[in-house]
Amino acid sequence: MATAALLKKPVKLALVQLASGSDKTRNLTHARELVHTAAAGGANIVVLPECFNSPYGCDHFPTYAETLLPSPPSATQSPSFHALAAMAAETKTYLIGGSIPELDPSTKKYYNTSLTFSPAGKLVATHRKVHLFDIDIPGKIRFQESEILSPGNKISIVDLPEYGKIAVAICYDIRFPELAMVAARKGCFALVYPGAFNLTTGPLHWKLQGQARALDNQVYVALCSPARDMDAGYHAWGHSLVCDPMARVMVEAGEGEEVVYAELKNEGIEEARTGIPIYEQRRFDVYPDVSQGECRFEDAV
Ligand SMILES: NC(=O)CCC(=O)C(=O)O
Repeated sequence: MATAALLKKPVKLALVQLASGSDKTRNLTHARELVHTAAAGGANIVVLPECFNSPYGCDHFPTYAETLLPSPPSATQSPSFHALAAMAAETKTYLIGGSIPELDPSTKKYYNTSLTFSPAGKLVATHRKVHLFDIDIPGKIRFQESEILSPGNKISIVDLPEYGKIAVAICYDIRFPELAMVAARKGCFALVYPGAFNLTTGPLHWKLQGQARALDNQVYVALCSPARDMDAGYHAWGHSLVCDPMARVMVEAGEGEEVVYAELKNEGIEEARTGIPIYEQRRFDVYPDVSQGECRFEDAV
């Protein structure tokens, strides 16, 4: 049986594997240059990496945090918000603005937050990282985002009227298949994760996680990393990639700064879902449908 068109027309996605440093103003200027490059390359949706405006690390979150509420914040409170809105409007693209450290002034809590803007430069979604990156692999890596950050508590599904729905989540969120499953069963054609895996878990799990979420859900999955910088405190894996709904890797960046593109089509979803019709074969009489349970979704902004 043919699948209803989740993706209304082909869309070109660009992942900007950005090299950021410690100078926020420079990071924003440089991001703008590469968002323009991506748009000139034909992209309709452009994605930036996790913490694209700052170095990634618990010590840095408070220094770089911006106030995003009330919306729209002033240019002084959130230069990144205004820079992203302008980049989207200038390039007439949907811009998934990676993530930035956020300070909620009313609660004094910090979040790792992704902002998505429409081609008119209007904020259309805010995702606060739900699953904080707390791991400890002896002799390899210890990272405890929860020492500084608070978790978000919503699944973020964004309606792009010309194309269809996508889900936006951040990095470690990809390790939780339930979030992806709910988003896919709510009709998303793509799951987009700005992320920053590292040199321990990157080679083990980055591509595997992307392919796994694509395979389980028969949707497109995009992961956008910062470029690797061996002089930084955190060494990002790079390898930004897009998987198709058959879990094939369509495109994969290397380690350095790069913009990669993929054309997403509804036929890709149909190919997977008609050939391997798991959407009609699930046995909700045997196990529950997690997408029908109580979930928290982002309120419209
Ligand atoms: N920024 C992150 O959430 C990193 C996640 C990561 O590296 C992982 O292995 O998961």
